[in-house]
Amino acid sequence: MKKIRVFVAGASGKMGQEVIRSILKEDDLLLVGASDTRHQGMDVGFVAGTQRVGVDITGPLDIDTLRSAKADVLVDFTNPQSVLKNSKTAILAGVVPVIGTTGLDEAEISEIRVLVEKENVGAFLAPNFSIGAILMMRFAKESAKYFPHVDIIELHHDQKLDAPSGTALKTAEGILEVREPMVQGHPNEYEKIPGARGADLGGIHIHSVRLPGLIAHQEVLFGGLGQSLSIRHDAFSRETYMPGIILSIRKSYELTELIVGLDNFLD
Ligand SMILES: NC(=O)C1=CN([C@@H]2O[C@H](COP(=O)(O)OP(=O)(O)OC[C@H]3O[C@@H](n4cnc5c(N)ncnc54)[C@H](OP(=O)(O)O)[C@@H]3O)[C@@H](O)[C@H]2O)C=CC1
Ligand SMILES: O=C(O)C1=N[C@H](C(=O)O)C[C@H](O)C1
Repeated sequence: MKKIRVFVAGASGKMGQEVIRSILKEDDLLLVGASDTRHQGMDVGFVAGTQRVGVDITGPLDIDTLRSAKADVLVDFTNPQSVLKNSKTAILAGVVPVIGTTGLDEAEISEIRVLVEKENVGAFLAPNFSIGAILMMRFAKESAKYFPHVDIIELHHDQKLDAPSGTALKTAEGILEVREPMVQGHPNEYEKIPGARGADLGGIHIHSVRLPGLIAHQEVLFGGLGQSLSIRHDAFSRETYMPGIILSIRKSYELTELIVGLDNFLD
Protein backbone atom coordinates (compact mmCIF):
# COMPACT_ATOMS: atom_id res chain seq x y z
CA MET A 1 0.00 0.00 0.00
CA LYS A 2 1.29 3.46 -0.92
CA LYS A 3 1.82 5.50 2.21
CA ILE A 4 1.25 9.24 1.88
CA ARG A 5 4.25 11.04 3.36
CA VAL A 6 3.09 13.95 5.53
CA PHE A 7 5.09 16.85 7.00
CA VAL A 8 3.36 19.01 9.65
CA ALA A 9 4.18 22.70 10.17
CA GLY A 10 3.03 24.15 13.48
CA ALA A 11 3.61 20.75 15.12
CA SER A 12 3.71 22.08 18.70
CA GLY A 13 0.55 24.13 18.35
CA LYS A 14 -2.98 23.29 19.49
CA MET A 15 -3.97 22.01 16.04
CA GLY A 16 -0.56 20.60 15.09
CA GLN A 17 -0.46 18.26 18.09
CA GLU A 18 -3.97 16.97 17.39
CA VAL A 19 -3.14 16.49 13.68
CA ILE A 20 -0.04 14.46 14.56
CA ARG A 21 -2.02 12.24 16.95
CA SER A 22 -4.50 11.58 14.12
CA ILE A 23 -1.89 10.91 11.44
CA LEU A 24 -0.19 8.36 13.68
CA LYS A 25 -3.45 6.37 13.84
CA GLU A 26 -3.78 5.99 10.04
CA ASP A 27 -2.08 3.06 8.29
CA ASP A 28 -1.83 4.82 4.93
CA LEU A 29 -0.21 8.00 6.32
CA LEU A 30 3.43 8.32 7.33
CA LEU A 31 4.64 11.26 9.39
CA VAL A 32 7.98 12.24 7.84
CA GLY A 33 8.71 15.59 9.47
CA ALA A 34 7.51 18.35 11.73
CA SER A 35 8.46 21.97 12.20
CA ASP A 36 7.71 24.59 14.81
CA THR A 37 9.36 27.50 16.57
CA ARG A 38 8.76 25.68 19.87
CA HIS A 39 10.01 22.29 21.16
CA GLN A 40 12.77 22.13 18.52
CA GLY A 41 14.71 18.88 18.72
CA MET A 42 11.94 17.09 20.62
CA ASP A 43 10.26 13.94 19.32
CA VAL A 44 6.77 14.84 18.00
CA GLY A 45 5.25 11.69 19.45
CA PHE A 46 6.34 12.91 22.86
CA VAL A 47 5.07 16.46 22.24
CA ALA A 48 1.69 15.20 21.00
CA GLY A 49 1.42 12.84 23.96
CA THR A 50 1.54 9.63 21.91
CA GLN A 51 4.21 6.97 21.42
CA ARG A 52 7.77 7.94 20.51
CA VAL A 53 7.92 8.00 16.72
CA GLY A 54 11.46 9.16 16.03
CA VAL A 55 10.49 12.36 14.21
CA ASP A 56 12.07 15.40 15.81
CA ILE A 57 10.74 18.93 15.49
CA THR A 58 12.89 21.10 13.25
CA GLY A 59 12.74 24.90 13.19
CA PRO A 60 10.84 26.99 10.65
CA LEU A 61 10.48 25.27 7.32
CA ASP A 62 13.01 25.38 4.48
CA ILE A 63 12.99 23.78 1.07
CA ASP A 64 15.92 21.40 1.73
CA THR A 65 14.27 19.92 4.85
CA LEU A 66 11.05 19.31 2.94
CA ARG A 67 12.88 17.76 -0.01
CA SER A 68 15.03 15.48 2.11
CA ALA A 69 11.91 14.28 3.99
CA LYS A 70 10.47 13.27 0.58
CA ALA A 71 7.11 14.61 1.71
CA ASP A 72 4.00 14.34 -0.48
CA VAL A 73 1.94 16.77 1.61
CA LEU A 74 2.66 19.66 3.97
CA VAL A 75 -0.11 20.23 6.53
CA ASP A 76 0.14 23.82 7.76
CA PHE A 77 -1.36 25.00 11.05
CA THR A 78 1.02 27.85 11.89
CA ASN A 79 -0.06 31.48 11.88
CA PRO A 80 -1.14 34.18 9.43
CA GLN A 81 2.44 35.53 9.21
CA SER A 82 4.07 32.20 8.25
CA VAL A 83 1.51 30.40 6.13
CA LEU A 84 2.18 32.09 2.77
CA LYS A 85 5.93 31.50 2.94
CA ASN A 86 5.45 27.87 4.03
CA SER A 87 2.93 27.19 1.27
CA LYS A 88 5.21 28.65 -1.40
CA THR A 89 8.19 26.71 -0.05
CA ALA A 90 6.15 23.50 -0.27
CA ILE A 91 5.02 24.11 -3.84
CA LEU A 92 8.59 24.92 -4.92
CA ALA A 93 9.70 21.64 -3.32
CA GLY A 94 7.00 19.73 -5.26
CA VAL A 95 4.99 19.14 -2.08
CA VAL A 96 1.21 19.80 -1.94
CA PRO A 97 0.32 22.18 0.91
CA VAL A 98 -2.88 21.36 2.82
CA ILE A 99 -3.50 24.72 4.41
CA GLY A 100 -5.60 25.00 7.56
CA THR A 101 -4.08 28.24 8.80
CA THR A 102 -6.46 31.17 8.34
CA GLY A 103 -5.68 34.82 7.64
CA LEU A 104 -4.54 34.64 3.99
CA ASP A 105 -6.04 37.52 2.00
CA GLU A 106 -7.24 37.41 -1.62
CA ALA A 107 -3.90 38.68 -3.01
CA GLU A 108 -2.00 35.98 -1.11
CA ILE A 109 -4.37 33.25 -2.30
CA SER A 110 -3.83 34.53 -5.87
CA GLU A 111 -0.06 34.30 -5.35
CA ILE A 112 -0.48 30.64 -4.38
CA ARG A 113 -2.74 30.02 -7.40
CA VAL A 114 -0.15 31.53 -9.78
CA LEU A 115 2.66 29.44 -8.28
CA VAL A 116 0.54 26.27 -8.42
CA GLU A 117 -0.05 26.83 -12.13
CA LYS A 118 3.61 27.64 -12.80
CA GLU A 119 5.00 24.63 -10.89
CA ASN A 120 2.16 22.19 -11.77
CA VAL A 121 1.92 21.23 -8.08
CA GLY A 122 -1.46 21.40 -6.33
CA ALA A 123 -2.58 23.07 -3.11
CA PHE A 124 -5.61 22.76 -0.86
CA LEU A 125 -6.94 25.42 1.47
CA ALA A 126 -9.84 25.13 3.93
CA PRO A 127 -10.80 27.74 6.53
CA ASN A 128 -12.70 25.03 8.37
CA PHE A 129 -12.31 21.22 8.34
CA SER A 130 -15.34 20.47 10.51
CA ILE A 131 -18.32 18.87 8.71
CA GLY A 132 -20.78 20.74 10.96
CA ALA A 133 -19.24 24.08 10.01
CA ILE A 134 -19.41 23.17 6.31
CA LEU A 135 -23.13 22.40 6.70
CA MET A 136 -23.65 25.66 8.62
CA MET A 137 -22.12 27.56 5.67
CA ARG A 138 -24.21 25.58 3.16
CA PHE A 139 -27.47 26.18 5.08
CA ALA A 140 -26.60 29.87 5.52
CA LYS A 141 -26.09 30.29 1.79
CA GLU A 142 -29.44 28.63 1.08
CA SER A 143 -31.22 30.71 3.74
CA ALA A 144 -29.84 34.00 2.40
CA LYS A 145 -31.87 33.56 -0.79
CA TYR A 146 -35.00 34.06 1.36
CA PHE A 147 -33.57 36.14 4.23
CA PRO A 148 -31.21 38.80 2.82
CA HIS A 149 -30.71 40.53 6.22
CA VAL A 150 -28.00 38.64 8.09
CA ASP A 151 -25.39 39.18 10.80
CA ILE A 152 -22.60 36.73 11.67
CA ILE A 153 -21.38 36.32 15.23
CA GLU A 154 -18.22 34.24 15.56
CA LEU A 155 -16.81 33.34 18.97
CA HIS A 156 -13.31 31.93 19.59
CA HIS A 157 -10.70 31.32 22.28
CA ASP A 158 -8.69 34.42 23.19
CA GLN A 159 -5.40 33.16 21.66
CA LYS A 160 -6.72 33.55 18.11
CA LEU A 161 -4.71 36.05 16.06
CA ASP A 162 -6.95 36.82 13.09
CA ALA A 163 -10.36 38.50 13.11
CA PRO A 164 -12.80 37.92 11.68
CA SER A 165 -12.30 34.16 11.53
CA GLY A 166 -11.67 32.45 8.20
CA THR A 167 -14.98 30.64 8.64
CA ALA A 168 -16.93 33.88 9.11
CA LEU A 169 -15.34 35.34 5.97
CA LYS A 170 -16.07 32.20 3.94
CA THR A 171 -19.68 32.22 5.23
CA ALA A 172 -20.13 35.85 4.19
CA GLU A 173 -18.52 35.23 0.79
CA GLY A 174 -20.88 32.30 0.22
CA ILE A 175 -23.90 34.46 1.11
CA LEU A 176 -22.69 37.18 -1.28
CA GLU A 177 -22.77 34.62 -4.10
CA VAL A 178 -26.57 34.47 -3.74
CA ARG A 179 -27.50 37.91 -2.38
CA GLU A 180 -26.32 41.27 -3.76
CA PRO A 181 -24.32 43.61 -1.50
CA MET A 182 -26.80 45.95 0.26
CA VAL A 183 -27.07 48.29 3.22
CA GLN A 184 -28.50 46.66 6.34
CA GLY A 185 -29.99 48.62 9.23
CA HIS A 186 -31.08 52.26 9.14
CA PRO A 187 -29.38 54.29 6.39
CA ASN A 188 -28.68 57.09 8.93
CA GLU A 189 -27.38 54.88 11.73
CA TYR A 190 -24.06 55.88 13.35
CA GLU A 191 -21.62 54.31 15.79
CA LYS A 192 -21.10 56.02 19.14
CA ILE A 193 -18.08 53.76 19.66
CA PRO A 194 -16.16 52.81 16.45
CA GLY A 195 -16.72 49.15 15.62
CA ALA A 196 -20.04 48.90 17.47
CA ARG A 197 -21.74 47.47 14.37
CA GLY A 198 -18.90 45.04 13.64
CA ALA A 199 -17.00 44.52 10.38
CA ASP A 200 -19.00 44.99 7.17
CA LEU A 201 -18.71 42.78 4.10
CA GLY A 202 -21.33 43.68 1.48
CA GLY A 203 -23.65 44.83 4.27
CA ILE A 204 -23.23 41.62 6.30
CA HIS A 205 -22.07 42.63 9.77
CA ILE A 206 -19.51 40.29 11.34
CA HIS A 207 -18.93 40.39 15.10
CA SER A 208 -15.86 38.68 16.60
CA VAL A 209 -15.94 37.57 20.24
CA ARG A 210 -12.68 36.39 21.92
CA LEU A 211 -12.92 34.81 25.37
CA PRO A 212 -11.03 32.19 27.39
CA GLY A 213 -12.93 28.92 27.63
CA LEU A 214 -14.27 29.06 24.09
CA ILE A 215 -12.99 26.86 21.24
CA ALA A 216 -14.75 27.84 17.98
CA HIS A 217 -18.40 28.80 17.57
CA GLN A 218 -20.46 30.69 15.04
CA GLU A 219 -24.05 31.85 14.73
CA VAL A 220 -25.50 33.09 11.46
CA LEU A 221 -28.51 35.18 12.36
CA PHE A 222 -31.16 35.99 9.73
CA GLY A 223 -33.97 38.49 10.28
CA GLY A 224 -37.23 38.61 8.30
CA LEU A 225 -40.76 39.95 8.73
CA GLY A 226 -41.89 38.87 12.19
CA GLN A 227 -39.29 36.09 12.44
CA SER A 228 -35.63 35.23 12.74
CA LEU A 229 -33.61 32.16 11.86
CA SER A 230 -30.38 31.19 13.66
CA ILE A 231 -27.91 28.65 12.31
CA ARG A 232 -25.28 27.79 14.89
CA HIS A 233 -22.25 25.55 15.00
CA ASP A 234 -20.15 24.78 18.09
CA ALA A 235 -16.77 23.06 18.12
CA PHE A 236 -16.28 21.71 21.64
CA SER A 237 -12.88 20.15 20.88
CA ARG A 238 -10.30 20.21 18.08
CA GLU A 239 -11.05 16.55 17.31
CA THR A 240 -13.93 17.90 15.23
CA TYR A 241 -11.48 18.93 12.48
CA MET A 242 -9.58 15.63 12.23
CA PRO A 243 -11.77 13.55 9.86
CA GLY A 244 -11.81 16.49 7.42
CA ILE A 245 -8.04 16.92 7.62
CA ILE A 246 -7.33 13.22 7.06
CA LEU A 247 -9.76 13.18 4.12
CA SER A 248 -8.08 16.28 2.66
CA ILE A 249 -4.61 14.73 2.89
CA ARG A 250 -5.86 11.67 1.00
CA LYS A 251 -7.65 13.75 -1.65
CA SER A 252 -4.90 16.35 -2.09
CA TYR A 253 -1.59 14.58 -2.41
CA GLU A 254 -1.88 14.15 -6.18
CA LEU A 255 -3.58 17.51 -6.91
CA THR A 256 -2.19 19.80 -9.62
CA GLU A 257 -4.53 22.76 -9.00
CA LEU A 258 -5.56 24.98 -6.10
CA ILE A 259 -8.80 23.89 -4.42
CA VAL A 260 -10.46 26.01 -1.72
CA GLY A 261 -12.99 24.55 0.70
CA LEU A 262 -13.66 21.11 2.19
CA ASP A 263 -17.08 21.07 0.50
CA ASN A 264 -15.21 20.20 -2.73
CA PHE A 265 -14.28 16.81 -1.24
CA LEU A 266 -17.74 15.96 0.16
CA ASP A 267 -20.50 14.16 -1.77
N1 LIG B 1 -8.99 25.24 9.05
C1 LIG B 1 -9.43 24.83 10.25
O1 LIG B 1 -10.35 23.98 10.35
C2 LIG B 1 -8.80 25.38 11.47
C3 LIG B 1 -7.88 26.38 11.35
N2 LIG B 1 -7.25 26.86 12.45
C4 LIG B 1 -6.20 27.83 12.20
O2 LIG B 1 -4.94 27.17 12.35
C5 LIG B 1 -3.95 28.11 12.78
C6 LIG B 1 -3.24 27.53 13.99
O3 LIG B 1 -4.12 27.43 15.07
P1 LIG B 1 -3.67 26.89 16.51
O4 LIG B 1 -3.10 25.53 16.38
O5 LIG B 1 -4.81 27.13 17.39
O6 LIG B 1 -2.48 27.91 16.84
P2 LIG B 1 -1.23 27.72 17.85
O7 LIG B 1 -0.71 29.07 18.12
O8 LIG B 1 -1.63 26.85 18.99
O9 LIG B 1 -0.17 26.90 16.96
C7 LIG B 1 0.59 27.44 15.93
C8 LIG B 1 2.01 26.92 16.08
O10 LIG B 1 2.77 27.25 14.91
C9 LIG B 1 4.03 27.75 15.34
N3 LIG B 1 4.65 28.53 14.27
C10 LIG B 1 4.60 29.87 14.05
N4 LIG B 1 5.31 30.17 12.94
C11 LIG B 1 5.82 29.02 12.47
C12 LIG B 1 6.64 28.68 11.37
N5 LIG B 1 7.07 29.62 10.49
N6 LIG B 1 7.00 27.40 11.19
C13 LIG B 1 6.58 26.43 12.04
N7 LIG B 1 5.80 26.70 13.11
C14 LIG B 1 5.42 27.97 13.32
C15 LIG B 1 3.67 28.53 16.58
O11 LIG B 1 4.81 28.84 17.35
P3 LIG B 1 4.85 30.28 18.15
O12 LIG B 1 3.77 30.24 19.15
O13 LIG B 1 6.23 30.32 18.69
O14 LIG B 1 4.59 31.34 17.10
C16 LIG B 1 2.74 27.55 17.28
O15 LIG B 1 3.43 26.55 17.98
C17 LIG B 1 -4.70 29.41 13.03
O16 LIG B 1 -4.59 30.23 11.89
C18 LIG B 1 -6.15 28.98 13.17
O17 LIG B 1 -7.05 29.99 12.80
C19 LIG B 1 -7.52 26.38 13.69
C20 LIG B 1 -8.45 25.41 13.87
C21 LIG B 1 -9.18 24.82 12.77
O1 LIG C 1 -8.36 29.73 15.33
C1 LIG C 1 -9.20 28.80 15.48
O2 LIG C 1 -9.30 28.16 16.53
C2 LIG C 1 -10.06 28.47 14.34
N1 LIG C 1 -9.81 29.02 13.19
C3 LIG C 1 -10.52 28.80 11.97
C4 LIG C 1 -11.16 30.08 11.50
O3 LIG C 1 -10.54 31.15 11.57
O4 LIG C 1 -12.31 30.03 11.01
C5 LIG C 1 -11.44 27.61 12.06
C6 LIG C 1 -12.13 27.46 13.36
O5 LIG C 1 -13.06 28.48 13.49
C7 LIG C 1 -11.12 27.46 14.50
